[in-house]
Amino acid sequence: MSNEGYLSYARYGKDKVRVFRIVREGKWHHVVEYNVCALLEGAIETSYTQADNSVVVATDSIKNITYYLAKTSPHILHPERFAIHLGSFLVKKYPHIHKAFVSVEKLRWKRIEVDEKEHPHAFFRDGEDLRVTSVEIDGTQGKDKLVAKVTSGIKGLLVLKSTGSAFENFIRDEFTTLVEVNDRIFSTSIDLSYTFSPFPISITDGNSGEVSAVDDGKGTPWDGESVAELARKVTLEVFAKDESASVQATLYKMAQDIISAQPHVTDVQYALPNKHYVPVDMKYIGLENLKPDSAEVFVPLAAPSGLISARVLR
Ligand SMILES: O=c1[nH]c(=O)c2[nH]c(=O)[nH]c2[nH]1
Repeated sequence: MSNEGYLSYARYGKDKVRVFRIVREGKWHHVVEYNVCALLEGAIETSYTQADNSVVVATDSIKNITYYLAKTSPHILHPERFAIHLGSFLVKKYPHIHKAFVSVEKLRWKRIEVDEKEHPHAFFRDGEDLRVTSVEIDGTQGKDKLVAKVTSGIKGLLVLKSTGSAFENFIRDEFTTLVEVNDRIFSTSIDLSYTFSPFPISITDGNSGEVSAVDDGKGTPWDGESVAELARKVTLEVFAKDESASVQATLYKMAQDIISAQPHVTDVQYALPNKHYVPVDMKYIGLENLKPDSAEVFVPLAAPSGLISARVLR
């Protein structure tokens, strides 16, 4: 065996842990469905370099801990809090584990309305977009001084507007075939992530590793639900209202609105594929379908798409 090369990075754990939880308040039920990924870093090098499994918490055990906390954690209904709890538990429990990285994707389950009232225990999937959070629990300053670095967001929120979007004055040269338009369809599948300032947490129960927030004020990761609601609302409203000069310009406005509304958010990133809709040329049958105000029939193009992304810092 060659001994060239060295281990510069090692992280492992369980991915795609699917978990569904019911929280019963009498007959009023709350449900959540998550895809969880929990990864560990620490003094685990020898498991790679010397086949030493004595430092390995089996990924199967990491899965079991995820289910244990899904059953026992008071934070299960809140993705950020649950991820913080799970990450802290792992870092506290194993002395040689210094960091945990927990990601949670929350699938949508919305209450069905019956007679204009929300049903107590019947739900439907009202969208394929995911509410996501990624939490790093850093125990390197001591196991009683854990810090959470939290990034949350949205994955795959599909939107479309049928006017209120233009694209003009771009570079024209020998490679340009795109015509300038002052009215077009704008459709994208929104990926958003926003990062909170680092967040100290306290462990309130040594055994279960129960966590609470040192600062549970408005806009912190502990208040993740309201930040998520606002970020989704701002994103959709700016998308709808903006007289878009380009995907780039609309993206920047969305990001700025989130930063200005959320003092604990330091960084906002969007990735916006430009899902093109191309008007069909109907001259073959003598119909005008190309001019902006007569374009009614379009071909949705699966590929290629533009891809516009940016990160905006406070
Ligand atoms: O909003 C847009 N930004 C671009 O950079 C671009 N490029 C392109 O071909 N169409 C568009 N639309």
